[in-house]
Order: sequence, then C-alpha cells, then structure tokens
Amino acid sequence: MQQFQESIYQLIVETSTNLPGDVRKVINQARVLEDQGTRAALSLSTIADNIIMAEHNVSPICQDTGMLTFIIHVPVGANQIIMKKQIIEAVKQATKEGKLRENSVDSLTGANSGDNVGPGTPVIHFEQWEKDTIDARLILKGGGCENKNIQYSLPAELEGVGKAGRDLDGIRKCIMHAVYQAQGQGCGAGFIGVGVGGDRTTGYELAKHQLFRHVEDINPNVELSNLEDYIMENANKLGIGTMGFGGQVTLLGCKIGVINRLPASYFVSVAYNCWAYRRQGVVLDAESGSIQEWIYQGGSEVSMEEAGASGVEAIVAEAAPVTGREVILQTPITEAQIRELRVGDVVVINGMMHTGRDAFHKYMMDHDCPVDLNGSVIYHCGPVMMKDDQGEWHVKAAGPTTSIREEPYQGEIMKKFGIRAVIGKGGMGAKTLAALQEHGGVYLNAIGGAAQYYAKCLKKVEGVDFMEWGIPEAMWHLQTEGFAAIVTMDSHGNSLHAEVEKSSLEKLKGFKEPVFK
Ligand SMILES: O=C(O)C[C@H](O)C(=O)O
Ligand code: SF4
Repeated sequence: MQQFQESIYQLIVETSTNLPGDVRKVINQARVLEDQGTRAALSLSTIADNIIMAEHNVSPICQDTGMLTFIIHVPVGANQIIMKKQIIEAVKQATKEGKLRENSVDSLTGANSGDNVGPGTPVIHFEQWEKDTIDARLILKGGGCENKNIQYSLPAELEGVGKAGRDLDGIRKCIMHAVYQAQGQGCGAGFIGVGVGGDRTTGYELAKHQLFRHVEDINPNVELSNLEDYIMENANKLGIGTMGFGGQVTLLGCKIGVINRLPASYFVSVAYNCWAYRRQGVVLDAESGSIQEWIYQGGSEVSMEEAGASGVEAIVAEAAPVTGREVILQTPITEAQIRELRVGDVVVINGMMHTGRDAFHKYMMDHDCPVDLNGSVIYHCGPVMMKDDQGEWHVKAAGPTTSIREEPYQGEIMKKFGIRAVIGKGGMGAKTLAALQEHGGVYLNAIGGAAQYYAKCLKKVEGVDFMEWGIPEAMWHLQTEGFAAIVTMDSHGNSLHAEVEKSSLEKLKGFKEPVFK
C-alpha cells in the first residue's frame, strides 16, 4: 500500500480543482438554455470561466472546500487503521498546499485546527466488500449549500404546496418546496440528493449518498425515476435561476433513494449541492494502493466552451443588455455615488476592500475596527490564502459566502463604521434593506463559487487583522482591480431577492394539485 496516501492526495486535488465531466455537461446545457444577456447567463459564463481557471491553476474551484467526506470500500482484511492515518496525512498535505481551505473549526471556541483535521473531520466511512479492489470516493460539499439541506417529517403542511401526505405525491411536494426554500443561497443552479425513509440520521445520509450517483444515470426504481424526471422538468419552472437571479435553470440534477423506516416516522431528507458539485472517486489496487481508474468522467475531457471574453471583460461586455449600466467605483465611495445605483447595475470596484464574515460582524457590534471603514467595501468572504517564502500572503481562491448569516448585524455595522457597500451572495433580508435605504448603502451580489475568477481581481494583500480567528474568518485588507458584481439590493428599497422569492412562491403554488395518485 505504498501508494495509497499519494492516490488519496491526488483524489483530493482532482476533486477540489477539476469539476467532473458529467457535472460540466449539465452546466454547458444550462448555458444553452439561458437567454443570452440575462443575469443568469452572465453568472453561468462566469461559472464556466471559473471552472476553466481552477483546472488550469490546479486551485480550488470554490474557496469553501467543504466537509471532506470519504466513502471507502475495501476488500476483506484490508487494514483500515493504516488507511485512515494515510488519508489524514493526505488531507494535511492538500491543506498545506492550498488545495483545501483550512475548514475544521472547534464548534465551541471557533479555533481553526489549521489542517482540516479535528474531532469529526474529515468524515471517513469504511465498508467491506467482496471485490479485491479498493473504491475510494470523496465529496466536498460546502457550508452554504449544506445550510440549505432540509428534512421533512410527513405529513406536513408546506408553504406554497399545502398538505404533503405520506405518499409519492407528498415526497414530490417536499422536493419542490426544498428547491424553492434554497433560493439562490446555496449557489444554484444546484443538484439535490433525496433520501426517503430511515431515521433523521440515516435519511440525511441516504440523501448525501445520492450525490455520488452519476448525473446521467437512471433510477432502477421506476416510481422514483418518474419522480426524478418530474422534478427536473418542473423545478425549473420556479424561475429562481442561477444565483437566485431569476432564469430558466434552477436545478441541474435530482436523485432520489429510498430505505425502510419506522411505522411512526416518514422523513424526506434533502441534501442540496451547489453547482460546484465536487465529487470524484478512484478504484485502487489493494496491494499497492495505486490508481487503476477514475470513477467519474474527468473534467479535462469536457470543454467548458470558453466564453468569448473572460473574467471582468465578459461581465462588462455582457452587462449592457442586462441593465444598460456599468459603473466603475474607486474606494472610498461616497453616499452620492451609492444613491445613483439601481438593482441590475453592474458595479466594478477598484481600490481597497476588506473581508468580514461571521466572527467579524459579531465582534464589531461592540468593538472598534482596526482600520477606517468610512466609504469602504466589506466582502463576505473566507478566502484560501498562502504565504510565500518572503512571508507575503497571496489569494488562492476567494468567492463570496452566504450573506444572510450576517442579517442580524449588517445594518448596524454599516451605519456604525460608514461602510457603503457589502459584497456577498444570496442576498439579505428586510432589516438590511431598510438600513441600506436609511444610510445610503448597497448590496452587491458576486457569483457564488467563482473563487478563481475573483482571486484574480484581488491583486495584493495589504494586511490582515484577527488572524486568531483563523484564515477564513480573519479580516483581510485587499487591493482590488476590476472586481465586478451586480447590484441586487439598492438604497431605494429595491431587492431582486425579495422579488424572486415572491414570484417563485407564486409559481410554487401552481404545484399544489396532486400529480402522483
Ligand atoms: O464558507 C464559504 O466560503 C462559503 C460557503 O460555502 C457559503 O456558501 O456560504
Ligand atoms: S460558496 Fe457556493 S459554490 Fe462554494 S461551497 Fe458555498 S454554496 Fe458551494
């Protein structure tokens, strides 16, 4: 088993940096379906560019490299203790080399272990089988989409679709509702794995396991296969679209599995996965641990049909049909400049910007900030960073995180420090919208998961505060050039997120009548 650790390392790098072929194909299909020049089409072309960049740079597709979850099938007698040790070593190495973000955090103290290893992480499941090879699969499912998982206990009364009973039609309603409630916060267009039955734990486990199926496979259970087809056809009618911007494509895949349950329980568990659907697998020789074959089609075999222009040029070039407006802003930004902006405008930012996410927002409620934030931009982002031999930091991956988590604090923090713009993804709620109006602020939606694309715009790391919170939570001071994002909440009370949520709820109501009798 001399090569086992190296093979697992390769599996991690491939999973984090090269989106598999089956996933790429459906993203390409989605691009064809979306009307050119819309916000959704714009997002998809940025996503496609980002996939190409990650493969080329051998760097994380998304900065959130997720909960490392390994499922390993081994021949009878294989030494799982040694394998576990080697998996952990491979994880540490991949983290050190910037292929994974430091993502394992003490739940009570918030301390980051720094190497992705800690109680409960990484997740490793072993299973014995009769074959004489090892099958090692890995999924990297990020926190934002994990937060959009949902579990239903039937019967239930669900918003929009009404009563969901203990039958196939009840399951249908749960899934439609699950897609609706995710909106754009889980970086849709997404994939869902559904587990029917089990208890609360095994139901979710089954749901996550469905994400290991091939995108194009057909469910051998005819009833479930029909339901999967129904969901694929109809979930896209909700009009939520990529990033929740509205559009034709909301869901890219739906896989449903079933296991037995207790008479009293009827759970429908839904695992929501973002477009950055990172899972791969390898078949290994049980003697040497060397890779015999890859289980999912390699990313490099499916081209992403590079957009004509790439990066910022693509956003700017395609911006005109979206709103007709593209605004370049140099920080610090004035209130008057912010009041000019309207939902739909594309904003390109140059100058300083600062990252701030969960720890930052809570802390700043009753502390001073180490830097002057008047007229500044806060970026909801936990980047992947690497220090070079000269001790200088570099941004390796830096897409936005889900902004709604900062809803309790955001408005007050903006007013307290004079912040003019926040950048994130998925939108924010009524409290922030009111504060934007009162104070003169704007919410900019960046394309979730486009971590390579945005890293390229973050030219220089000027400094960092709060390193004791760990790399993702620290406050990074970044010099940026050509950072493009879309105004989705303005200072005039308009919110694209509120609009899409409202219109998709109306559409969801159209799915109330029974379909599967
Ligand atoms: O933690 C992150 O960087 C992002 C997270 O996966 C999210 O979607 O909010
Ligand atoms: S930021 Fe978006 S793409 Fe990245 S892990 Fe979170 S949900 Fe997925």
